[in-house]
Amino acid sequence: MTKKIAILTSGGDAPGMNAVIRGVTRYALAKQWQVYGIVRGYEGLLHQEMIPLGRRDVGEIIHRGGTMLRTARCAAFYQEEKRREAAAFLQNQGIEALVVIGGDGSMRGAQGLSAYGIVTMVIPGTIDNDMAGTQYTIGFDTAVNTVLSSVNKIRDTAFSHERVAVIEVMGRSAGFIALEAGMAAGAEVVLVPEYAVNLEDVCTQLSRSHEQKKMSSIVIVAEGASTGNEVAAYIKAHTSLETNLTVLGYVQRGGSPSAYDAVMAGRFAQCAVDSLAAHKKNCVIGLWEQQVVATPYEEAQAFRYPLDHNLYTLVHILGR
Ligand SMILES: Nc1ncnc2c1ncn2[C@@H]1O[C@H](COP(=O)(O)OP(=O)(O)O)[C@@H](O)[C@H]1O
Ligand SMILES: O=P(O)(O)OC[C@H]1O[C@](O)(COP(=O)(O)O)[C@@H](O)[C@@H]1O
Ligand SMILES: [Mg+2]
Repeated sequence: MTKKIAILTSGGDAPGMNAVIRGVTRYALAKQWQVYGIVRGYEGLLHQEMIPLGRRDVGEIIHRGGTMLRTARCAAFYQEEKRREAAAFLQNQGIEALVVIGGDGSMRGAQGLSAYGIVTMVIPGTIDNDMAGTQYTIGFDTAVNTVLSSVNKIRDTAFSHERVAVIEVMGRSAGFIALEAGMAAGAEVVLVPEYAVNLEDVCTQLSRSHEQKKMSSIVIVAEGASTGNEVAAYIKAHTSLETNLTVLGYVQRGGSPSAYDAVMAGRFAQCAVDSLAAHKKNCVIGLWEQQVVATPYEEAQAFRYPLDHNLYTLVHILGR
């Protein structure tokens, strides 16, 4: 029997989402399945916005940032009644499985939908790298490299003018982007939501380094730890160091996926479709100890990849 599946993207867009859409579509078509795209995430699902996807429909997108299917944050989907309606729509359309590309919130949405008998598979797509069941989410590598190249540019000015550059990066509840980019950029200070922020200590470290002839410094702040504004204002008020602020914002979410993201997109897509073919259901696809695996949502909760404490310590030792 032909399988009929649908794909949607949900939550914040991430580079590589298009490569996943292409991967799922073409790998499923190769199995003679029918593939549909749902536009605008769960919002579009509730509005029954569905389009057929053929091989050519997903051409020329592998290198494009954003998502051709558009994405949304959908408040209504938190309501049980709405998820029931969405499930009924998919069942009426003969959709046998829904592949959701998104972050941790989108996974909770998929889990909610599966309670109404819809088979779901989640492929991690978020720049934050903050999902249970995987050590990697599509978009993270690209975002880190975007932050790195921006910090390197800001460093030129910080060095030339002998300033402290405070740079706010994304990460509402996770410091992976801040830590990885901070390490790669040789930042002096990295502030993340996972560890307590002590601005007094930050000022002591920056002043001491300045006394030891370090004339410029980079401070990376994950938005979930504090705001760049607050950190820059505190440093200005409590040291004699000239300090300025850059909030990187949405540049971090855009752009072509890195080679790593585009390759992982294909591998995650393959695992999602193969898992459905093997009659698995309600799993998050993930990278765990170098293997691409499908883990049931409940089980995945026990596999939450923590921020690397050693890296957090190391970045501060090397930044002195
Ligand atoms: N607990 C939940 N129950 C149902 N739907 C949810 C839940 N959490 C999130 N969602 C749905 O997933 C969408 C995306 O979640 P969000 O956290 O914004 O992004 P991400 O998936 O990238 O983490 C939300 O707007 C909502 O529609
Ligand atoms: O401005 P927006 O689109 O509401 O979202 C900002 C948030 O989206 C992200 O880029 C990605 O978060 P999600 O994975 O939860 O979508 C966060 O780092 C950031 O806090
Ligand atoms: Mg999220």
